[in-house]
Amino acid sequence: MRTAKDFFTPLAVGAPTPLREIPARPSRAIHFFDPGNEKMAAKIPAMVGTTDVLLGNLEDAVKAENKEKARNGLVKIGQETDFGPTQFWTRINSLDSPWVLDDLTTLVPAIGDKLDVIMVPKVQGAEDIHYIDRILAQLEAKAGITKPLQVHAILETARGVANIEEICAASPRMQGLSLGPADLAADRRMKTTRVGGPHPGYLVRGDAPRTDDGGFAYDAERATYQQDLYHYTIARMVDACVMHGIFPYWGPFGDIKDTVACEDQFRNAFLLGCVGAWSLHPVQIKIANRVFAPSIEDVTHARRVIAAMGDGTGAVMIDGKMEDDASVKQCKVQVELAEQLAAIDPELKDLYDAIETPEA
Ligand SMILES: CC(C)(COP(=O)(O)OP(=O)(O)OC[C@H]1O[C@@H](n2cnc3c(N)ncnc32)[C@H](O)[C@@H]1OP(=O)(O)O)[C@@H](O)C(=O)NCCC(=O)NCCSC(=O)C[C@](C)(O)C(=O)O
Ligand SMILES: [Mg+2]
Repeated sequence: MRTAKDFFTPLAVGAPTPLREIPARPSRAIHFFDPGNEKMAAKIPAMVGTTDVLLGNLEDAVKAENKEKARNGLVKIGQETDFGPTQFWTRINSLDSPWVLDDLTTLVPAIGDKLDVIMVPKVQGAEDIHYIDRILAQLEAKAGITKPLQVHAILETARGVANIEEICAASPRMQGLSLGPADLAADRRMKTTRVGGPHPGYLVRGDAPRTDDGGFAYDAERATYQQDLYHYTIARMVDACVMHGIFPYWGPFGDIKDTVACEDQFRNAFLLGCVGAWSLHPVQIKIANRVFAPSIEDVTHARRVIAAMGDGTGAVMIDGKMEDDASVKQCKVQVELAEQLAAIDPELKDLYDAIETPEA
């Protein structure tokens, strides 16, 4: 067991001191690209500033024969690109793959000073994070890296979900978790073949209407409501992340053309507490940027409640609704996020600045 005293001690002589707090940098969209795909890679420099995170993917969706090409492409992009305000992440291959050791030993010396976060897929338990933690410290020390690399785990196995708290707590490098719906569905033997999103068969049905003789018309037309297959997991992930001071994200939405349902999936995650989602295609960046920012209506209302509540204690009526110490805290969540986003997004800043100062 690593004691509290040792938790923030570097795991290799010469490695940077671990962070005590994970910075809350906006990351509404984590945009995935294949660094070995020349067409995609060529677009990356121009995408700086349009998305909060650019992530060079080395794992699934990169063909086995292209793993080396993707890794080398990522090094080139990392070395040649000025990322400005945009975070630069990578998703390495899984820990049981033949590629991951080369990923780590190539990327850290070559672009370890540029990378912010390393996403680790298919994390099963704390032991996976401990492995990554130590090897990153060794590589950082060897390469003379001064800023510790952060680690993001993808939740995509039943064991990973069962071990979620210990994964979050395994290292001060832990930055956040993403939900990986496709691998998770396969591992759980769920019967959906979609990458995220709902399923028409997973629903609740309204009650059957009464018949004149006091029975029920089971065959009558009845409204059905599709349910969210991942609701439990998102909620579990949000609690575990918040408890440990790290950040929860929805993962991918595979139906690229269905921008409407994508927006719904992202908004559900936002409402439940997630800070961002993945973008697989440029069209999804705008959706995430829009969804993971508080609306004008919410910021207007929140500012109004905060102004009316003075020192934040007591209870007041606004538009017929009770507001008190707890609701003012809910409002501060919205206003603080709006301020963070306005600091990096001039369009949002203009929108939020245009809100008239609310009357108490
Ligand atoms: C879906 C695909 C094949 C459609 O690619 P396409 O070329 O057929 O699409 P398009 O609409 O024709 O593309 C239009 C233009 O956008 C470009 N483009 C297209 N995508 C991107 C991109 N991401 N970044 C930058 N540029 C992009 C593309 O190159 C093209 O350029 P052009 O106009 O010059 O011809 C493609 O978008 C893609 O490969 N996206 C990334 C897929 C990916 O990373 N998958 C892995 C993450 S999901 C996952 O792993 C699951 C999880 C978590 O593990 C688990 O649930 O278990
Ligand atoms: Mg996966």
